[in-house]
Amino acid sequence: MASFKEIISTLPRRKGWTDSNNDLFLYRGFWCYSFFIEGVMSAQQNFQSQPSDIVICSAPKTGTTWLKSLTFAIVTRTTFDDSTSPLLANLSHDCVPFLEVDLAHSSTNRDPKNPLLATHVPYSSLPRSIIDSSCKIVYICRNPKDSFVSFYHFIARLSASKDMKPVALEEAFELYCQGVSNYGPYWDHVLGFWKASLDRPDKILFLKYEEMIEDTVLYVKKLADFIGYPFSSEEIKKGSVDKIVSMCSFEKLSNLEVNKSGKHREGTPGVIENKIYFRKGKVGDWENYLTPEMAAQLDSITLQKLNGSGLTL
Ligand SMILES: Nc1ncnc2c1ncn2[C@@H]1O[C@H](COP(=O)(O)OS(=O)(=O)O)[C@@H](OP(=O)(O)O)[C@H]1O
Repeated sequence: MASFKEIISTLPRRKGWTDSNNDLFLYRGFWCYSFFIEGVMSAQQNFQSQPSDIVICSAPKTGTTWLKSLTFAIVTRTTFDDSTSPLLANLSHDCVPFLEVDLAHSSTNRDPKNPLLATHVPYSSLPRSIIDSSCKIVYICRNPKDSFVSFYHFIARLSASKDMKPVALEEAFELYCQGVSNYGPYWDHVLGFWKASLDRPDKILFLKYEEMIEDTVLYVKKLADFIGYPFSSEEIKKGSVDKIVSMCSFEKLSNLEVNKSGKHREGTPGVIENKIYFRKGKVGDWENYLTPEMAAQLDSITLQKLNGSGLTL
């Protein structure tokens, strides 16, 4: 049987968003770096989901770090509070295992007390056991213009820390519009989960970054209800929801020492400075980077892609 590497070497490929020779490959309709595709293939073969699992799904740069923090704080709130939470000393990515990296080869190396896992895998390529089991999926999406700008800055900051050069913003924009971004096309990623959430509303909660920023308290309650960890009226009276919202706010998390000077995956080639996951955390920052023409181009792609779906971004 061909190895994962052999299969990947036969896939269509495009240059990635930096000057390094780290290409993006087209696997089952989405573009991805080979390291992650190997993880996806392996997870498809090996990962066994439990009914108690809560799977946090997202395309990159749509609010993953935040959603992981909120969900982790919700499920661990009877063990920790806002002065003892592991989130004060750990990046949320280190509190929630990542399917295609941490759980790709085995689902047995999990903390039995932690039902959370996260992935960027599109709905159509999730391991069968996640689709078939009664576990819950929470998906977050974000306006494509902000998502692109966030992505570009992430790659630029990552490149600076790894002695690589990012492609110019205009080149990255063209690639993004063509769907060539890690786990892209972005619109297909969102639509896959959107359609599945309409078919299976009890299984998939579909969230938007902008709506969560607008009324975080409301969405934290919704999220807690959906994943089976509802807040009691007593907890609400005691301010438990507000404390979680405040602890997981951009201002609070980005100013923690661990997120200013700590590193994710330290000691591995995939090491990333935690601070790169925090930039502005704002809605509408695209206005500072995209020309009116670029914005109109992205809006038009979004309209065309989402046409008839009932979804707006
Ligand atoms: N707590 C909190 N609240 C609100 N927003 C936050 C928070 N933490 C991170 N961010 C912003 O999310 C953007 C990064 O996206 P992701 O977390 O999805 O990145 S990743 O996929 O996990 O690499 C990136 O957005 P931009 O600031 O627009 O670049 C982060 O700043």
